[in-house]
Amino acid sequence: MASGTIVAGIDSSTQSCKIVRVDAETGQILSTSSAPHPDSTAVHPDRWWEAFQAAGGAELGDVEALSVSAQQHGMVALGADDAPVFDALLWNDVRSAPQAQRLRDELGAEVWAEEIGIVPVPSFTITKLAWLAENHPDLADRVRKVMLPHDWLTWQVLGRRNYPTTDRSDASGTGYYSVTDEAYRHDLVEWAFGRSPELPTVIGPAASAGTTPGGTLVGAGCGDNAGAALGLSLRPGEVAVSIGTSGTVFTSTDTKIADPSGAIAGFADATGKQLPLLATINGARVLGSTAELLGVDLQKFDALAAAGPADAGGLTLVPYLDGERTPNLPLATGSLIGLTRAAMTPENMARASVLGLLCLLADALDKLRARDIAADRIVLVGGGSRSRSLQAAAADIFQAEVVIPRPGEYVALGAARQAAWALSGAGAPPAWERRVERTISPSGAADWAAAVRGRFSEARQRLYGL
Ligand SMILES: Nc1ncnc2c1ncn2[C@@H]1O[C@H](COP(=O)(O)OP(=O)(O)O)[C@@H](O)[C@H]1O
Ligand SMILES: O=C(CO)[C@@H](O)[C@H](O)COP(=O)(O)O
Repeated sequence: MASGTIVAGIDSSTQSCKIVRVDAETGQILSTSSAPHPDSTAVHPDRWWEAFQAAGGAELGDVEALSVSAQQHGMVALGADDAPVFDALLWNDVRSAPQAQRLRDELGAEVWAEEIGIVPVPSFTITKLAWLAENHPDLADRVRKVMLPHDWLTWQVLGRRNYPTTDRSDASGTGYYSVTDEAYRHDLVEWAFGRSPELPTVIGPAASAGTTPGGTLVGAGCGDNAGAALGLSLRPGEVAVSIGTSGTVFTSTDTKIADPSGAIAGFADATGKQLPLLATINGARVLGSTAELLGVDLQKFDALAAAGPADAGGLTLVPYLDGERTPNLPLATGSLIGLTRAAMTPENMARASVLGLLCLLADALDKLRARDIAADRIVLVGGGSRSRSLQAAAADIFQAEVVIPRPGEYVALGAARQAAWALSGAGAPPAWERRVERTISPSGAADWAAAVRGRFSEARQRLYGL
């Protein structure tokens, strides 16, 4: 790669669009910009394009290649005029819960896990198509193309001059792409949706989707979690825990995992390998909404969470605030348990929020470990991972060494790495060094952490029998 070559990576995530410009040779981030997305679980895709422009998407003239990564699963359903027939239903929109249950029951969880790699939950695109067909058959009749957020934005960046494309990482989260066969299951689309819309062509991890009208090479793009794995150069024995709007726990493996319980999604990654992943609907916003409740900003919230007793004075927050996916309880609500007059302090409340979120993620991590996946080191990323009190408690709650990479947009960085790979024509992505801020080991004397996890499991079982 010629020295001075610049590539860009885009992360069109749930809450915002982020763009990084990166030195293609070293992986050094040269600039980061962002613009917010609307706070809704159903969004018109034009809002993503506007945020991309507001984040400086039109000012990438010095960039030789770019790739788009985005929130997974969102249903972008376009009519004959290529306009959406309905707002894009996002991964955290749970209105398709009845359809998810029906699709799961009719085909059987074992068949889903073995043949497709995932078992339907409301996040997945196929359940959203089933919802549209059942609730708005007139609109479903108008659908000609179905794609995902990263496919749509990639197509938009290309000036819509090509047939839309996607990649295997994002296709593997639709429910109508078989990770086993590496091919679409058009029969499942027809079955769930009752119609056969066009689907984007799946291109290889290092392939080019085309060039922008200005001549910039555009990579295949990927789902955001696959983008983070690429941006972090995730190694064997490492598990990433991302705390964005969603919480995700994932790793990179050579062989696929079929989990009929549906907890572990057998996604593909953005390099040709597998990306077993567990996702929670509740992530960083658990902290943000508690801060709002307490009337403090995130810095003050963090100080409060660090100031009280390690076990939050006995308070347990089960943070299913927006429903939950892991465990699969789309209509659940959160619970605060253990209230006493003495325990009702802002410090305990803030700490319970941090611990509740960590316990939710630790439960997910345990499910990966139960499949013999080594999780000796946890790499913590996403906006919520900037919380110092969360960082400090994570190693004890996860019972693993926790690596805090230098602050950065790792999904966007992964997309940039993919763009550099596509530009280079090499057999593997460029070797970019991961920059680490600090590493935290379990304290070894954290009885409080075991007690907190025990209390959390007890509360979950008492509330939901799980
Ligand atoms: N220091 C912090 N403490 C707690 N939460 C934080 C902190 N910094 C950012 N966040 C939260 O992180 C979230 C954004 O993270 P991000 O990874 O960009 O999400 P997404 O990718 O889903 O859009 C917001 O909810 C924001 O409030
Ligand atoms: O649904 C999933 C993964 O299966 C989520 O991880 C989405 O991909 C959204 O990610 P963020 O915007 O929260 O990073």
